[in-house]
Amino acid sequence: MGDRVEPVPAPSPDLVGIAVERPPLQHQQSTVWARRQQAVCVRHAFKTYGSKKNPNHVLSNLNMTVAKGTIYGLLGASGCGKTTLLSCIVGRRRLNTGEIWVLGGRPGTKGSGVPGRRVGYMPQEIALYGEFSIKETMMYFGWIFGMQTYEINERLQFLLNFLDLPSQNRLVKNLSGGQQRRVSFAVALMHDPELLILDEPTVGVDPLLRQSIWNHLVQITKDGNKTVIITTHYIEEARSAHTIGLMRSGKLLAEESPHVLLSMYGCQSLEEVFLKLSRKQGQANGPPESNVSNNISLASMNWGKKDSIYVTEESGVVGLNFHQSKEVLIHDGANGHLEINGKPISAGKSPKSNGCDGCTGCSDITSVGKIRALLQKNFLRMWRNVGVMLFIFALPVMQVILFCMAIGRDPTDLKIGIVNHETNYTNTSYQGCNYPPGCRFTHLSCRYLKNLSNSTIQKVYYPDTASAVKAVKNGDVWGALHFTENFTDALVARMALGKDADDETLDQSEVRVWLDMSNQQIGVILQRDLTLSYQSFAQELLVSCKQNPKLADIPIAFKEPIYGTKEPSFTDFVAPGVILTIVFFLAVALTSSALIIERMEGLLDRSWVAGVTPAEILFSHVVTQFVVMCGQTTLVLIFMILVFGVECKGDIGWVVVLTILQGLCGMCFGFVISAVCELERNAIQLALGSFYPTLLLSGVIWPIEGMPTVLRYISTFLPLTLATTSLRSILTRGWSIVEKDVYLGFISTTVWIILFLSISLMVLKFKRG
Ligand SMILES: Nc1ncnc2c1ncn2[C@@H]1O[C@H](COP(=O)(O)OP(=O)(O)OP(=O)(O)O)[C@@H](O)[C@H]1O
Repeated sequence: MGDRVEPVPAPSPDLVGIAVERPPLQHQQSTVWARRQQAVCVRHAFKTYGSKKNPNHVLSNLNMTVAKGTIYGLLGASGCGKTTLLSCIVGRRRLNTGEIWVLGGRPGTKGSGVPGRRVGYMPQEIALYGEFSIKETMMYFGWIFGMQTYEINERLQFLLNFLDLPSQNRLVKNLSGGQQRRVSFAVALMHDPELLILDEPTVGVDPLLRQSIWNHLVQITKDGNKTVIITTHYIEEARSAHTIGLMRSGKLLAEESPHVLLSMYGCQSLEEVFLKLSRKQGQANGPPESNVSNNISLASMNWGKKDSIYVTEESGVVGLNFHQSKEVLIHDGANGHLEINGKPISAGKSPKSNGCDGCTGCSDITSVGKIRALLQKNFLRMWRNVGVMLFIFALPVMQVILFCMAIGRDPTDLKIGIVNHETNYTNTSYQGCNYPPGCRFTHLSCRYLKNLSNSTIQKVYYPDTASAVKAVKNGDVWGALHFTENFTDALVARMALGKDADDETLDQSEVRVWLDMSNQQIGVILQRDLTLSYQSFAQELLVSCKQNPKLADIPIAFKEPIYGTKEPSFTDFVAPGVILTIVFFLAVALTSSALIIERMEGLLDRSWVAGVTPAEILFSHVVTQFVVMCGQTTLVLIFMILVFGVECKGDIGWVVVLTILQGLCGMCFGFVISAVCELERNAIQLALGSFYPTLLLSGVIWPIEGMPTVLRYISTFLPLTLATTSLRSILTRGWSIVEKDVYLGFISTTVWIILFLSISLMVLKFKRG
């Protein structure tokens, strides 16, 4: 046969032994049955990346057949779609259209064992935990595959020797590139899977070891139970494969045994064959529906046996794997039953069935092993980053200390300019502001000034109002106080005359104040202190004159508050929100990048292919973070309540439960972020971006009652709002769970947890596709 591959007409029913145009039901069943007998069978596979507007067609009508017990070398130029095809085979991605059968089942279906322990997958990237030792890596995957620890140890010793690996205690990150690749290969071999899928395992491996890897592959496929699909850029090493699939632009150009390819095209090397076929495809540009491989395989039909139907024989893929050394022939048995290589078989059972081929009854590996592996991985990763862990625990404590020290205390040493025309003032010194004690009405301005708190207010004297006001304008003082020269007389007249006091008397008896209100907190505190000082000055005067001090009060009597204190502090108001915000956003920060890092390292993919489900991954992270959060919550509450004396009138148990629930809620929000975002950078942006809106709208620093109606509704539905109200009610009102304000906080937090978890699960499942 020459180099040219002639276009071949549709296979004649006579030649292939089945009706091609419109197969009867029985034939369709036998077709499906036949596909299930292969290790891998791909039919009419299409896979596109990118948007509908700008699609990148990676697989276009690709057919592939990998017989059981063979080595299949998948060759092709970089970017032709090999990895994409493999990831569809292992159930990591889904095809747009087309069918894939792997070990008799559809990847991703229940009981198929794929993804799972039936496949061993070595991805192109290293996809290992750098902080793990070789042994820990093997333990992790071994447990995921449901192996016993002693089995793992035995297998580990074999693999260490076979792959010439360094000490099992060496950390993966400290190994050379080639050694890391071998560890990755060892992971794929770990559980001795039925189907081994290796994406460029020999890159960076020395020729000697490469040869021994191929020898091993040949060895394990010898008894017909194991199948290997391998991609490589060293085309010539694939001569040891039973079948070679030459791939280009999303199609298989050929699918044959190496020696047939070489003889068919009269070439010395497989590389030449590939070049010839590539040129041919470029020239012919192929009929839209046909796969060049079909033509080649049909051309090779000359070697076929007319009375034998090949397993792969269907819809124009007749004769594929015809020349494989492990060909599987199906005959119509004498009794009308199908036979493989002369042995009668029943549909749905492979000759060496393990009960999984029918895609039923093949229960997955115990979840206990997987959960154990995942938990150990998470805790070990934390342990290996002890510095980070210390920071994780120190951070909330630091935040609480900073909050309690910096927020809510009265400011001190606020400068106030005082102009007192009742006393003498020279530009250089103040002559003193003394007043006689007892019921004496002299220099009342001085008496009032004495009552101004010294720690909050620092008095600075000015000769006239113009200079004092100028000092306020210049920012030298926070306000200016002016007493008229007959302030005392006017004030006494005001008190004595009551309703008969004239305007001038009233005017002269006033303390005039000009405040800088640009800083609201300082302005309000000065207003409060000036007013309270007047009240205590008047009460003191009335007492010394044997009058009822109540005369100085405004006629509204504030009794002891039902909840809280007569002098509530801003700290008490903000503390519940701050406790929850610290715990919530620390959890967001901890988890928002957890899955992204695993995904970027390729670990998530590898774990999924090993059979771990998104729910198991989430569960393991929830457990790990929960432990961390309990520690953080304890520290936050100890420092807030015990060290800084934030009031807690209610049951501390409910405070702890609500705080931990909020931490869980933050963690689940972090999962959503890390499931949605592709890059860590985006996750950080989203986490940071959500911080301020949540803080501002949750009533943590300002009552939501002050918001416009629409914002109030939005605020109510945020995860922190009702929880903050609830915690405030427990801490300051001492309410229990039966109160609506309290239990609503618990309910809303729980609903948010469920919502966030469901979203993360859905996104993870969707992304898996
Ligand atoms: N997740 C993805 N999103 C978009 N495009 C992708 C994605 N993965 C792969 N591709 C594109 O699909 C094409 C095939 O990629 P694939 O990795 O399957 O090729 P390959 O044959 O394995 O290449 P190599 O031999 O270099 O590993 C490439 O053009 C690649 O850019």
